[in-house]
Amino acid sequence: MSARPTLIFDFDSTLVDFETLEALADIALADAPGAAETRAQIAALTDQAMAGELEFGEALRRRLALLPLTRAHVAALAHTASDHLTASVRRNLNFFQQNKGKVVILSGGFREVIAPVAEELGVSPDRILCNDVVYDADDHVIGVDDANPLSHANGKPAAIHALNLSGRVVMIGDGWNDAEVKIAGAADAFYAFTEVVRRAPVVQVADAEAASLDEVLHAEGLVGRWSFPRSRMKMLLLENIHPAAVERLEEAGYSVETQKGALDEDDLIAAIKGVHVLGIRSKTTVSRRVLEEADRLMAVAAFCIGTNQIDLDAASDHGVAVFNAPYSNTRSVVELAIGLMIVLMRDVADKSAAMHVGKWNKSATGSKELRGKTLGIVGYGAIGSQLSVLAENLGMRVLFYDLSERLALGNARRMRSLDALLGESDVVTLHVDGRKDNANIFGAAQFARMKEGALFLNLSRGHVVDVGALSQAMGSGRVAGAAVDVFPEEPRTNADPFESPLQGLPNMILTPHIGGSTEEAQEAIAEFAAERLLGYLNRGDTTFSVNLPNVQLAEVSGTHRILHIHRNQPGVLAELNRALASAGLNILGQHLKTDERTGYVITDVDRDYDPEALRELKTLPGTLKFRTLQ
Ligand SMILES: NC(=O)C1=CN([C@@H]2O[C@H](COP(=O)(O)OP(=O)(O)OC[C@H]3O[C@@H](n4cnc5c(N)ncnc54)[C@H](O)[C@@H]3O)[C@@H](O)[C@H]2O)C=CC1
Ligand SMILES: O=C(O)CCC(=O)C(=O)O
Repeated sequence: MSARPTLIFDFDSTLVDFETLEALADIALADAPGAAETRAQIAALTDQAMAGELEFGEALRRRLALLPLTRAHVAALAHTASDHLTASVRRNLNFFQQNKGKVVILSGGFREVIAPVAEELGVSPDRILCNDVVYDADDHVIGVDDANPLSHANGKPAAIHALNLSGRVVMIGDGWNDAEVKIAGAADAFYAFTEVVRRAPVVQVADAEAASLDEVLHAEGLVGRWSFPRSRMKMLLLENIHPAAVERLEEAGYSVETQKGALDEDDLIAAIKGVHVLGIRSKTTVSRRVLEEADRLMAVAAFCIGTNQIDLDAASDHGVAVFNAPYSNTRSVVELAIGLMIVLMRDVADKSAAMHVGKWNKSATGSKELRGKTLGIVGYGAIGSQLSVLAENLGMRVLFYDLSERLALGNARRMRSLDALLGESDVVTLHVDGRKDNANIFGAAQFARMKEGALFLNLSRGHVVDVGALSQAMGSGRVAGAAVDVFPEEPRTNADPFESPLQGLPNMILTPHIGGSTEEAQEAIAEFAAERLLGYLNRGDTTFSVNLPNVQLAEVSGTHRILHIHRNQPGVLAELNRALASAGLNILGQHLKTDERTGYVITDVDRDYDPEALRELKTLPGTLKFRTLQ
């Protein structure tokens, strides 16, 4: 491996997330009259200096002159400075500890404030180049040491030159005076550090922009906390996903972009280039074509229950993990179904509509209680079975029909066939999943088998019901009322029009696919799906993946983790282990889990190896995806 570079770090807005003089202004001025104005003047001077519009030494003196600073104020800031490490610096503390001899702190700021931070990072005092505050006999700040080059223009390059460093020198900072180090030839490279503040003129002259320290370490071939900088991992969340997900993913260091509506196939193909993680709800179709065109995609999260909109086989064929949130909106769907049943039984929707056009229609004819009626649930999964419990509590008798063996809850009775359920139910409600085979499972024949005057609900998927047949069954009176939440064709956004043969029918409640649309459910989904994604990206954990073998994994700690997704074909594990052995890797732990289509091998190895040695693993026959974590 080549020799490690010396990394020169600016302090303000780089190692820490504050600007010293602004932070001192906050402390010294507190609630003093005119504090806000003085603070704004100080911030403006800082910005001018950092953008290269005002000479650094002059900016420093003018800012100091605006503040009634004392030794106590400086000590107060020094006391809390280490709590303000920039997030990417904090997560790379090990890097600092392991590279003590290769780190220098270079700042126009004050030694008293920098010293505790340097101590936390393990940087020795002789590697701090900065200003010293000068106090008068009463401990008032009267300036900085004029003899120090760092209190003047171009002080930073001069200070670096004086160190006579050998080898590659890399400057990292947010300000113009950091850029000057490279411009003056005192560093071989300059990274504009933009995690705290992004100054366009500085970015323009930099060799590269670094949104985090991880990016610098990655670019310089150094081993940091993450093998790949998370800020370079792009996540695209469509369909108005709850902000809690964005917050969680951004907090974990990823770059997140959001869009309110769904995208059609062509637009998605264009948008998915360079995207590592795609987040959708029910209206975005992720087809094989989309997955073939995706060049970086690692995972898709359905921020909902249904995953029929995703070609799961194609996702597996590309080694793309798919997750959903299987229980977070269950209760919301169940509560809506109960509400709709009551509203249908009492013809509330039509009576309310009549009132709005001035018609008073007080009558008990045809209105009934739920109590004592028979509910037929088709699809007794998470939603169907929860509905069963609540319906029994309302005094209903529950029948259910499911393709799979399901535990009957309470007094619910399993029916041997759908027809048997239809012949006995006063209300039929669909809660099957959206698999392709379920297309039109409910048509003219099924409506004909329902009891005369029964009610019908569909909150599952639109393609499950022949809506033309439902419309006819309503017209003939076979079905007395229906509530439909899901449709074969749904608008992609709220701005798009909606059309259906079900529009305008009496006692027909249409809702815009809102079964799972409660604030509670959306927030819970956001949190759950975001955690699944983070578990997969950060640990390789596939728990709850709907298409890859599920493996629950602990954090990577003190080791490197090699993740290998492959087609389930004979001999891959043997080949993989042969390649690991020939690369001289010491295996500390290994898991293999397969399903019919895919194999997933997780290997924890000793950190001490040449990353080049892993190249062969990417080309093993059957490999679908390969990545490492540390
Ligand atoms: N309207 C909305 O906003 C929402 C709709 N949904 C839909 O509800 C569906 C069900 O959700 P969960 O209960 O959580 O899913 P689940 O997977 O727990 O249950 C589905 C059940 O349906 C059964 N099933 C599938 N096809 C069947 C068939 N042809 N006949 C009889 N049984 C069949 C399955 O064996 C399973 O037990 C989701 O897949 C989704 O499409 C889910 C949430 C919100
Ligand atoms: O509102 C949504 O995001 C879709 C809800 C849904 O249908 C589901 O969770 O499967």
